[in-house]
Amino acid sequence: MPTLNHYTESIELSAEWLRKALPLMSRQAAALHPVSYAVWYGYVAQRDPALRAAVDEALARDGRLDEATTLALYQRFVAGFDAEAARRVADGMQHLLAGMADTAQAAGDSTARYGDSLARLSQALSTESDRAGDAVSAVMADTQQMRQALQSLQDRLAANQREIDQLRDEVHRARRDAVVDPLTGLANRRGFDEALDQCLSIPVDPAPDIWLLALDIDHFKQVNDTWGHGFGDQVLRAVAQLVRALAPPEATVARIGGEEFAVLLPAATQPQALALAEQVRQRVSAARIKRHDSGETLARVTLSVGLSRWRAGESAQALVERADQALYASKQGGRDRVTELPGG
Ligand SMILES: Nc1nc2c(ncn2[C@@H]2O[C@H](COP(=O)(O)OP(=O)(O)OP(=O)(O)O)[C@@H](O)[C@H]2O)c(=O)[nH]1
Repeated sequence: MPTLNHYTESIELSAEWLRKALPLMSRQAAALHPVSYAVWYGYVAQRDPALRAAVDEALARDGRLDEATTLALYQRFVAGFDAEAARRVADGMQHLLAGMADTAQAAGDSTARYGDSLARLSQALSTESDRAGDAVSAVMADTQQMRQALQSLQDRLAANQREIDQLRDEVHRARRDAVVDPLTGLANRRGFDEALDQCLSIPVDPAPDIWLLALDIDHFKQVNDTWGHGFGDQVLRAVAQLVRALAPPEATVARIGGEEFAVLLPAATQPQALALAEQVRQRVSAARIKRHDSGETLARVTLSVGLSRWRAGESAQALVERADQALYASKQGGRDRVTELPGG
């Protein structure tokens, strides 16, 4: 996943990418801001074949890249965040600091005990020999200084520990943000990919049936064109809520593209998966979404759904592709329908 420190091109080469990217950028519907430049820079520099393929696909589909698609591509391919590595570093630092704090505490404790014994000794000696008493007092003064130094070390360590705790919280938040779609609160494409990989990699005996539902709002472009992008977003949120409410708690529900959703059922029978797909389709088509601003009612939004069952040994990509094929068949068949290809 590319991150800033992966941009290692020379000034000449990056200037070359700039010359290539600018004309491409200016042909798009998205504004010419750093986000769109990052996407097009990645495209012309051929940094990531998946980014290139996704841009080509979006261009073939929509003709131009709009704001939403550009942002989605940026989030998916450019704004990579190696959260796992960051978490490991934060955890490691915390472990180290906790160890140092313990050591300082222990040293402080033994110094304190040593100081107390000296005080008692000084008391005992002072009655017998002034010289011995003086020597012990000098050692006690040094001990006192050492105690103060250790105390300030402990204070500094405690402050560092608090800072590390804060950093760790930030890393956790960033990690969460990296897998959540901000518009709907559902998992995003990355969160979905992670959940799917995890689901397929955990060996369970006997293996449960894993089902994937691919859902796509029909003629969503018209919704945007007719009612505006803001209302389009409202529709996306409403559909997301409905799907999440109907899916079982163990399902991963994700928004994996503009108006595309996915439901991963980690253990379901064929009738359960089909019933869920049908129920979602019917409830969406029966729903009437009101515009927040005017209270006007939108006539109708429908969903096309494709269904696929994981075949043992099959890759995540193959499973997703079969769900997409089934979804495509639903679109071809007239939309507002559920399709399960023969053989799941
Ligand atoms: N409001 C809004 N629109 C988005 C977002 N992401 C993508 N879109 C729009 O979704 C639309 C998708 O349109 P198409 O892929 O042509 O598909 P469609 O119009 O739904 O047609 P079919 O899928 O064939 O039924 C495009 O107009 C995108 O601009 C988003 O986050 N918010």
